[in-house]
Amino acid sequence: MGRRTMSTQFPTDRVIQDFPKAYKSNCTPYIQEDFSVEVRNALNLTNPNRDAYICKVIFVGDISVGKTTIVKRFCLDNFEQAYKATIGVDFEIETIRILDQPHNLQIWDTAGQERFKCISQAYYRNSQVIAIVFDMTKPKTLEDATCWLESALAVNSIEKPFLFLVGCKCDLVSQKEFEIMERSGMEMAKGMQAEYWSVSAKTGFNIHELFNRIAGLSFESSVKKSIIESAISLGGIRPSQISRQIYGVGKFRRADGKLDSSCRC
Ligand SMILES: Nc1nc2c(ncn2[C@@H]2O[C@H](COP(=O)(O)OP(=O)(O)OP(=O)(O)O)[C@@H](O)[C@H]2O)c(=O)[nH]1
Ligand SMILES: [Mg+2]
Repeated sequence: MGRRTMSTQFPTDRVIQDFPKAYKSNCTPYIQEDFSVEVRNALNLTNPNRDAYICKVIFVGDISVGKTTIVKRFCLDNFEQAYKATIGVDFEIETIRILDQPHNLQIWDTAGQERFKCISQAYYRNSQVIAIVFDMTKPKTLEDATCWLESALAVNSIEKPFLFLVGCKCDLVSQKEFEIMERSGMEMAKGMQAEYWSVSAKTGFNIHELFNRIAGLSFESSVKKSIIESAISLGGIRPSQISRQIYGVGKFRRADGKLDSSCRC
């Protein structure tokens, strides 16, 4: 079945007007709650026919945790029950309209198999978003998440990529197991300075919400970067001055609503 479209023929599920929320407000280092005034003002002055902003997103994690299935659920809205290992990397591109501007998500789905690691690592570079996936039915895949993060960061040239820790296959666990795994996932995410999500590629639970959140955060960051670049190209302004003014300082919000100042990002 085709996706719903607006009169412009753009699918309504690929349109974002409000800043997408985190899955749990106490488990994200990205505490911004709306598009910033600077970004909204800059977009008002932007040529409506400008090229799309581009964001590279990589999915990493152990073998068979659900990386490909998550990407396919979002891009093609289907679910493949049979397991087919990814060889090296696969690539999808999805355009999302955010505040009436096109934003392209380049989604790189990498192989979890050890023997393809050398090939897939070559594609980790310049990733604005790193999503580490684990299988909620297999605690070992959560333990391995830190290794995936390290290898993704080791070759990445982006200074502070957005980090997501994603627990997949939540449809396969009981309510009690879900709570235990989610708690462990959230603790791991806090240690990594990542945002936590539980999803199911089978039922579609939280799949669009996750990608919208990735798109919203990366769009805000790309527009801010272009504001800085154009200010620098106009001359007379030091990069550090501008970045202090328009980049907020990220902190974890604790369960009691207070900010945790021990976080570094
Ligand atoms: N029930 C259920 N099964 C899932 C879910 N996500 C993935 N699967 C199944 O898990 C298996 C592995 O999924 P893939 O997406 O191929 O795993 P992968 O992480 O891409 O694996 P590699 O490419 O080898 O790294 C497949 O049989 C999927 O159908 C989910 O949310 N729920
Ligand atoms: Mg795969």
